[in-house]
Amino acid sequence: MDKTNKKEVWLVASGDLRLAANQLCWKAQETMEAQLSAAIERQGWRLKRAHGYHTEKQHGFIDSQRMGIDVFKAVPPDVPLIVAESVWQYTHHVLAGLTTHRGPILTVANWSGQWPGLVGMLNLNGSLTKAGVAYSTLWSNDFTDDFFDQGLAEWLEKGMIKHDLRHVMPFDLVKIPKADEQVGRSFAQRMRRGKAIMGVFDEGCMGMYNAIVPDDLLHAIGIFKERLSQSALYARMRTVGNAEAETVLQWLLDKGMTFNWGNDEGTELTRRQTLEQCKMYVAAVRIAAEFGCDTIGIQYQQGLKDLTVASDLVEGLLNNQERPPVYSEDGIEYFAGEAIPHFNEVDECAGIDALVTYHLWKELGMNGANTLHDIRWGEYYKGGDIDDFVWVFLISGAVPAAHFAGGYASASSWRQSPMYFRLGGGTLRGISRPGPIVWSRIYVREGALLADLGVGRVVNLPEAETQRRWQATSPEWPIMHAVLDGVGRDQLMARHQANHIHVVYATDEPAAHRACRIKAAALDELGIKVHFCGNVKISGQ
Ligand SMILES: C[C@H](O)[C@@H](O)[C@@H](O)C(=O)CO
Repeated sequence: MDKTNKKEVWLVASGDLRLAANQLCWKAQETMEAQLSAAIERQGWRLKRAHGYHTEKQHGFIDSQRMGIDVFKAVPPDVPLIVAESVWQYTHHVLAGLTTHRGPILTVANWSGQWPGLVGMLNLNGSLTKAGVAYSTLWSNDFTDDFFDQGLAEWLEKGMIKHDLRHVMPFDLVKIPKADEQVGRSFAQRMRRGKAIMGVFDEGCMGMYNAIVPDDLLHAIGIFKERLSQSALYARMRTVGNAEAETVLQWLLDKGMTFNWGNDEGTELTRRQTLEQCKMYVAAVRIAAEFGCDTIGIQYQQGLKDLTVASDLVEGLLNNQERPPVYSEDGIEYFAGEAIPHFNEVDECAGIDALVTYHLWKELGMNGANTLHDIRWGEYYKGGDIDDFVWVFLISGAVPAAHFAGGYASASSWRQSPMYFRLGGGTLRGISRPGPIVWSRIYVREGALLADLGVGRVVNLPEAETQRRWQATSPEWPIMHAVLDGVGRDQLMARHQANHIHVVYATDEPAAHRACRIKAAALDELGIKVHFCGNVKISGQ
């Protein structure tokens, strides 16, 4: 591949929309680009940046869709192009340009947990897949390893990279036990017939194109969007009294949850911020009930971020069956004893998964508390009975307390980072307990819904290692130490179509495999194209 005979690879870097995040994370991007550039030079090519460092803004990211479109006007359409990411980025900044780029595209991230660069690249990958844009993808610790060098050489020569995807098995090609198939199909038929409402508080969070499911695809599986506004949520928060917020907070304190309160609104979590989050929780439940929603998603990070505290504590509470009661104005408890499955960052693919999983798990006699996590990073770990690649699954704020060994008593709330969340608000943070899990991801490709499913386990790492992983990433967010059965690091990265991965616990290992098979049958019955990934015991043996 050398369409211009100049042996020149162009580079664009997409960033956040929030200036503070772009400024703080710029250093990491610079370091990564220098390493990447050296790797490309070793192969006899040179890297050319399509946009420069902005002295006034003090960073060199594309920080808006407008800027992205303008930058792409100067990129010759046939040149090889790298999108390099070491930070969380908004895909729509570069999506427009990439949809018309004719030359080979490579997305690259550095294998670092410092900032969510891998997360940003995975979002971009899922979005490009949904948009039907061809691309290849690579990642590296320091851009000197063989895996990266060989992948880069392949891309420079052929314009594409073929990754090892032998861990993927289409559901169509396998036979699961009849009894499991019946349970899954019967559940799905009832679900589709019963229909469900997905409450969407402002669609399209942070340019996550992959997270928007076209209505017609949802209708085909029996789910219908209720388009709700974050303004209405904010207005409703203002009708919740202080006494009601205090009651919610007291409930959490009584359960043993701790709050890392300080006094400085700009950098610390304050009691006032937590009470505002309690009001948001009550308002969200009331709106969900009044619109008859079966699941809701609050995007928060654009819009509400300029008005009020983070939504994370709210989201974690909603996803748990045991949560502070919320009553109608005339005293009837809404959704008594039930979770209200919530999809973080209005990731509607995760919303489908949250809804299906919550109800299916309950039908199978298991706790349906589920959540998405970011695929943030990971490292090999050897010690005790663990000799595996252990992922750092981390989500930007909250998981259901049922995922922690001690429930609410082992949960704490920390202030969200000021660079992303100026007005503060706390997280629902803890360490996910060890145990078998089923993981999944629903995504859109070629105008259809697909799902990847596998099994794994959450492991207990020594306290020092947990702290090391937290310090290397975002210590204010909840963490899960996950091992995926039969799916290597590079296999997951090559295949996965989103920044998020969905997880739910099973009571024991055989139950995880059985539930994974049943869920696959249910999704297949809904018309979703399913693939098993890794070592799922397909035949039940
Ligand atoms: C706070 C950031 O914007 C995060 O939300 C981002 O890193 C993500 O988690 C994206 O899934």
